[in-house]
Amino acid sequence: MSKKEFKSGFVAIIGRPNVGKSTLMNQVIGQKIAIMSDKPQTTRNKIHGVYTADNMQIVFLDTPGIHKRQSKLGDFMNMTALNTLREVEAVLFLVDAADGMGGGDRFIAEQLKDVKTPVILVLNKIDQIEPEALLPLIEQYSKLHEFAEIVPISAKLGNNVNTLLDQVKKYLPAGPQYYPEDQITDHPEQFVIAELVREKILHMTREEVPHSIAVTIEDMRAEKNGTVYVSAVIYVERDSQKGIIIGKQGALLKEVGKRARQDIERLLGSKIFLELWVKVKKDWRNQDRVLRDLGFHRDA
Ligand SMILES: Nc1nc2c(ncn2[C@@H]2O[C@H](COP(=O)(O)OP(=O)(O)OP(=O)(O)O)[C@@H](O)[C@H]2O)c(=O)[nH]1
Repeated sequence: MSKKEFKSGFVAIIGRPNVGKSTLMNQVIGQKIAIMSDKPQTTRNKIHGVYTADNMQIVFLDTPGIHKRQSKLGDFMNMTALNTLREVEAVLFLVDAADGMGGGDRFIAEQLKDVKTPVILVLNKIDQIEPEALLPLIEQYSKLHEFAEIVPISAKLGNNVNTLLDQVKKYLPAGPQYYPEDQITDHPEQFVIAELVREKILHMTREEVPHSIAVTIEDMRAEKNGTVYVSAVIYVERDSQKGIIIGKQGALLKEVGKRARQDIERLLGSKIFLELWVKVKKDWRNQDRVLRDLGFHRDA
């Protein structure tokens, strides 16, 4: 069985209201859409959906600062949104081909000038235009920005959506499957956080700690000052492993926490207070129910 390298990454979707962002997500992800609970301020970036295939996973981020119109044009795209666009692997900029280019599109393109991330222009609703209109439209939009790719689609009918996914894949690095394949959850971001903590531990302990450690998020809530409090438990099988992970005077665990927190803050766009606990759970690997409780997913 030849298994190609797994690729994964975060991709932001931007575009003015009504261009078809939700329709595209539904077309790509269908019933498997993972919607984050609508708690305002838990995180600034909502996860729009997670697409999982045999060899890739794309986590689509909603960047509210961009496509939710606010009172002033100046607030239209805030710094958080811009920072998100800098952190993701690629940006999907959706426009409405039937509507044509408008001020909203130009404004977004203007903000993109400071962003080095590859931007894929997605010309949506092509089912509503004459084929001859496509080329002039592409030419017109090309002047707005140096797009990495331009892909015409119909999100509603599904035309060319697979091509779009292929294009996105080009910009994804090798990476882990952040989410279980069929997971439909109110808190998809918890899996990412757990995975990031796990990754840091494995990185810092090398061979001393087996890959079988598991991380669960026990508590996650937004504090009044906007900081998100996260409490995570790291499960190991032996006392000796617990000792290694904690390190001398807690030094290693502290460093794991620091590195994980930095990554989580970048991904979620919120200040994070991360508390880590290490617990020994003997032979949990062999207990299926415990496995499921831990939200652990086996590699396919
Ligand atoms: N004909 C046609 N209509 C589409 C297409 N994609 C989306 N629409 C329609 O456009 C309207 C807006 O689509 P949404 O997916 O809600 O747009 P959105 O960008 O998520 O909108 P906001 O939530 O306001 O940001 C809906 O009526 C869709 O049915 C398409 O490819 N072709």
